[in-house]
Amino acid sequence: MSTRYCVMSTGAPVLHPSVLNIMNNDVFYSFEDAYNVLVECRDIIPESKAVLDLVDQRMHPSESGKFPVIVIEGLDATGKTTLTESLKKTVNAALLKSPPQSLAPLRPRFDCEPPLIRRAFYALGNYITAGQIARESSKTPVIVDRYWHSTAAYAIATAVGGGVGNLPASGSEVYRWPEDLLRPSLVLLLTVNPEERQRRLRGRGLDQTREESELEVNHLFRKKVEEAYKRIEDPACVIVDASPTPDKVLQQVLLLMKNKCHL
Ligand SMILES: Nc1ncnc2c1ncn2[C@@H]1O[C@H](COP(=O)(O)OP(=O)(O)O)[C@@H](O)[C@H]1O
Ligand SMILES: Nc1ccn([C@H]2C[C@H](O)[C@@H](COP(=O)(O)OP(=O)(O)O)O2)c(=O)n1
Repeated sequence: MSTRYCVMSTGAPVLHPSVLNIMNNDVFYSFEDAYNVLVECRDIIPESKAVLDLVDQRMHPSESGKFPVIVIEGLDATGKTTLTESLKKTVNAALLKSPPQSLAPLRPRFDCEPPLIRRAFYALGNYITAGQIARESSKTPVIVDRYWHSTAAYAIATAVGGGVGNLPASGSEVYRWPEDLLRPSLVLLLTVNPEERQRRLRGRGLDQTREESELEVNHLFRKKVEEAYKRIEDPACVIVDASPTPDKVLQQVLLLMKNKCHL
């Protein structure tokens, strides 16, 4: 007796299969979930202990101080460093970054690890920075170079295979802000077109051939990161066209800060 099978067409699944494991494998939504990953790693990655020690010493803020907290986000070479340095001088602000300086020597070690461990490292970096934000924002306005949006957007874009169409739809749970992480007053996403980004990367001295081949390979990835940035909610980011001159970008951002944070 032979069995006969037939092939039938069916509707597309609601979620791309690569999306199913993002929560708590690529993106962590609480301090405890990220912390427990590094606790489990202590024996195989001795540097985990150093990260946990720094995390244990952090402040536990529930909210920021009375001054506004402005986060600057964007792809590499969109002008974050240039803008944050100018903002620091212009509004007399404290300048912080995530991951914080204290984690810089440990970063290369975790960048070589699989996503679960690497993402837990960056997630904990945000909690250390949150402690610094709480302290500084009781004294002055605070500017933060990358924070939660970067952690989530890069992780989601890496985890999701294929193109932008495979990203979870806007409103999906994967884009929600962790309940226990200090929320900034304003998040600005710097965007520039790919040609201008390429010029800026070149200006920064990257070898042109390598840089161009990387851009080619990473074209899809960069589109996914930018789209994921835009879908993260509460706080959502305000998009800033960062193509004009540094001074014009600064003026545009100062105006936004005045309107949205009364600064
Ligand atoms: N508005 C701008 N117009 C032209 N070049 C810029 C502008 N902002 C930054 N740059 C240049 O682009 C490069 C990348 O800027 P940088 O601030 O280091 O970006 P990021 O911190 O986002 O990686 C630097 O060489 C910088 O001088
Ligand atoms: N808060 C942060 C900051 C960076 N990351 C990750 C996301 C990307 O893999 C890299 C991007 O860092 P990159 O070295 O390009 O950043 P810079 O713009 O040079 O500061 O780090 C993160 O997950 N969370």
